[in-house]
Amino acid sequence: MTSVQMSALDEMVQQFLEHASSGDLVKVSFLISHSRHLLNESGKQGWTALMLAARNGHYDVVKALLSEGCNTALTNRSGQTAHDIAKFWGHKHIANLLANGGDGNLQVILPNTGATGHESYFSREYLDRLSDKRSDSEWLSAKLASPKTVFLLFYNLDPLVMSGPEELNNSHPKMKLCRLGRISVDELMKKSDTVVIFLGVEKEDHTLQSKEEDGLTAWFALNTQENPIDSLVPKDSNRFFLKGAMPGLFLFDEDEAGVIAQARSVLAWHSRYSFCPTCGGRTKVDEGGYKRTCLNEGCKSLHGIHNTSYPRVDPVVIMLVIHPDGNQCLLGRKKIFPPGMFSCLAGFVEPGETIENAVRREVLEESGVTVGPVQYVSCQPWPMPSSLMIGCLSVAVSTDINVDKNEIEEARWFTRQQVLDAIARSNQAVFTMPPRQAIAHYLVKHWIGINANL
Ligand SMILES: NC(=O)C1=CN([C@@H]2O[C@H](COP(=O)(O)OP(=O)(O)OC[C@H]3O[C@@H](n4cnc5c(N)ncnc54)[C@H](OP(=O)(O)O)[C@@H]3O)[C@@H](O)[C@H]2O)C=CC1
Ligand SMILES: [Mg+2]
Ligand SMILES: [Mg+2]
Ligand SMILES: [Mg+2]
Ligand SMILES: [Zn+2]
Repeated sequence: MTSVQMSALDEMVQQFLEHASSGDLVKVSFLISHSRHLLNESGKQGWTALMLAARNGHYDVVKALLSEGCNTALTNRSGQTAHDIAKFWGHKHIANLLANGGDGNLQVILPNTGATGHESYFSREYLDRLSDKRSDSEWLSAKLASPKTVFLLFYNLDPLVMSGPEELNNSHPKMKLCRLGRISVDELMKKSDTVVIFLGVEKEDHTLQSKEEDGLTAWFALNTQENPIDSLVPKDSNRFFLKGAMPGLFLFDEDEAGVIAQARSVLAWHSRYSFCPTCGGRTKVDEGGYKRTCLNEGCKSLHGIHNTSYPRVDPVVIMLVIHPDGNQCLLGRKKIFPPGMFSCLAGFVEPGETIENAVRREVLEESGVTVGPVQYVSCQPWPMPSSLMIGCLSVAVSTDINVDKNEIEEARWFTRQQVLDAIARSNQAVFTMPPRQAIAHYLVKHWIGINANL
């Protein structure tokens, strides 16, 4: 090889390394397609193109170099591999990609969150549901008659509550469910349109069993269609029905929020399914309120598996879509949101659809953005009337926004800094976050908490 040829080669290597360092994917790919030997060439201090791209956070260049089969085990003069360098400079998504052998799957930029143990509002199981007792009519009758039993009252799905006098001047007063005794609801129990459901028993009472009684404090919930406030004894002017679901249902402590989620969802089902959905016939309430059995002997719902007889839960996917650069997320707003609030996109799962496909479909429908990998994070019961919010993180593979105006008013990419400002409610905030009780709030914070250097 002549000295002229040597310098031409050096120059090409130099250019290749510079393009990798500056993240010029087009030029890097072009040079590799002509001179594959460049892949593992190194320059100053033994730095290869892979190391330089990893150093400067150029995810797509790293991915391209890996897909061409470059050597990830090479080290520079300091003994560092590309993986060490990505890690050192905080490019976790690139470090993950290198650690996983660069299988090209964007999913590696999502952390392995699995079951995070996150407890969302509405999700706490304060009561033991004791589902085996639902068919024990003798036990249920004894509990319905017991003076220890707790009754919660709803009027058209609005819970009977009270708030302490100290809460009166508070813009978000803390609410407490009224725990009524049997005497208070005696008259209501006799009315034919009152629905009564068994919720469960207090967990801590398990240790207090005596011979005569099992010692368990049972809880029931009632829903009435006429305002029952005047028939309650004793009279108490501090009690009232908390109107409307939002924001009222966000004002409880976590224990009571969990009880409300269960009670309101089942009572809402009764209020919407008073007749048999299969034949339109009359039904009777069974299994402590967890079943409505059709009274028409010939009805198909009495044979085989018929979910029309049981309380419904509608799965809804809710997703934080992450920009391919890892540093922005997609949030949208519906017209009904308070001014300035943006939240995660969400939508009902359709029949015959996986969670992942529902995420991809809803995001595409509502925002025009195409989504690749999807990862489940956490879920939340949502008793308005009876959904299960399935919270996911997902990664976009396209970024142009084209909003479906029927569903949402606006969708935007927000930077990590803009999200941090919104969380901190700083003066610079360009939007407001959904309330902390909504899983959307958790998903956004979760994203901020992971991969801080993405
Ligand atoms: N916890 C949280 O952080 C959040 C919770 N949510 C909740 O998620 C739920 C779904 O979100 P949303 O964006 O409205 O869903 P979608 O994007 O699926 O849109 C809802 C519309 O789809 C139609 N639809 C399709 N299937 C159903 C179904 N099984 N039940 C009811 N409507 C259906 C309805 O249209 P039509 O009325 O014309 O029939 C409805 O208006 C809502 O209850 C919302 O309150 C949403 C965001 C945040
Ligand atoms: Mg939708
Ligand atoms: Mg939606
Ligand atoms: Mg939908
Ligand atoms: Zn029927």
